[in-house]
Amino acid sequence: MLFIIGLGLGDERDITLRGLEAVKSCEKVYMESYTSLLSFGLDSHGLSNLEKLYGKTITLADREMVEEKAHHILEEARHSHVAFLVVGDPFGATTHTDLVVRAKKMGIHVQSVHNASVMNAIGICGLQLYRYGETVSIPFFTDSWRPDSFYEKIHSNRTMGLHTLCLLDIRVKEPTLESLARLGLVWFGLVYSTSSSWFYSLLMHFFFRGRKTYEPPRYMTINTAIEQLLEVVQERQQPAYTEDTQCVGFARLGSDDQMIIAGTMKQLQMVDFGAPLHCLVITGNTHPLEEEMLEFYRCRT
Ligand SMILES: C[S@@+](CC[C@H](N)C(=O)[O-])C[C@H]1O[C@@H](n2cnc3c(N)ncnc32)[C@H](O)[C@@H]1O
Repeated sequence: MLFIIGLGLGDERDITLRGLEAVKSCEKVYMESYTSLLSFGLDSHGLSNLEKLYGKTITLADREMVEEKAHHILEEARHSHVAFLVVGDPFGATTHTDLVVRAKKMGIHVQSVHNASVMNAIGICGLQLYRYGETVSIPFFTDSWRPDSFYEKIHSNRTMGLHTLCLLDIRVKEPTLESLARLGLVWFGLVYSTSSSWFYSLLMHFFFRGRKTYEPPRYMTINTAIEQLLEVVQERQQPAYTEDTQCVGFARLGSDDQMIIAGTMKQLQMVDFGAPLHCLVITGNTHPLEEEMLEFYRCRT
């Protein structure tokens, strides 16, 4: 049996009673560490807090592990109870649906335990959840890669008067350019080697695999997101939004030190929202009651 269990947004105490019971019944517990993180996940004691409360050893499952070793996790779930913990709600990110589909295709029984998600916690600012359009993801721009497909979605939402939730990029365990280059060289060796050097190339491949190095984790801030959003509208006629468009910035939702500030893009760009995670809402048309609630969070600078 595979239990896919939402942990909520705050800390280890946000698991539901049903979730806790499920974790305690499992022989193996994995926790995904790439689509989100708990506020205390930044601290090296974070995992042990979870382990203490749940009374289980937890194996961190990064993207590489879930993509490359999902079969192994699922094979374990065929014969025993396995928990897969997800920060927020298991279905608050598209990634975990794939694991569920694979499990069901293998005939493994799947049980989901829901919890609070960023998708509903943003309701705290007073913008009505049923007045949102399509959610967008904003990726980090690089010198050569500046994808702006989120713009059309925001445009379409705002044309319909709907709010837009912008989820901000998380980069964890990104291989360094150096290790990518090494890997490329090894593959080049594998493909072009003669039969006599084939075994040598294979050895090299495994040698370098063990020494893959990673960039430090990066979490997009609201400030960077706004900078990129404004860059994308620079050349557009009748842009979907401007620096004077009303937004709401959220940091560490669900934690004791969560921050929620409403203001124009220009105003929010000047705010220091502190530690991750951050997300941003671009408002559509607002109802007077929504405006009344936003007043409690208004930026005073
Ligand atoms: C793919 S979503 C993960 C959703 C998660 N499974 C859930 O249900 O909440 C990750 C993005 O949501 C936003 N996010 C997640 N948790 C957040 C929090 N506590 N406060 C602010 N933004 C958050 C960030 O922009 C982050 O990059």
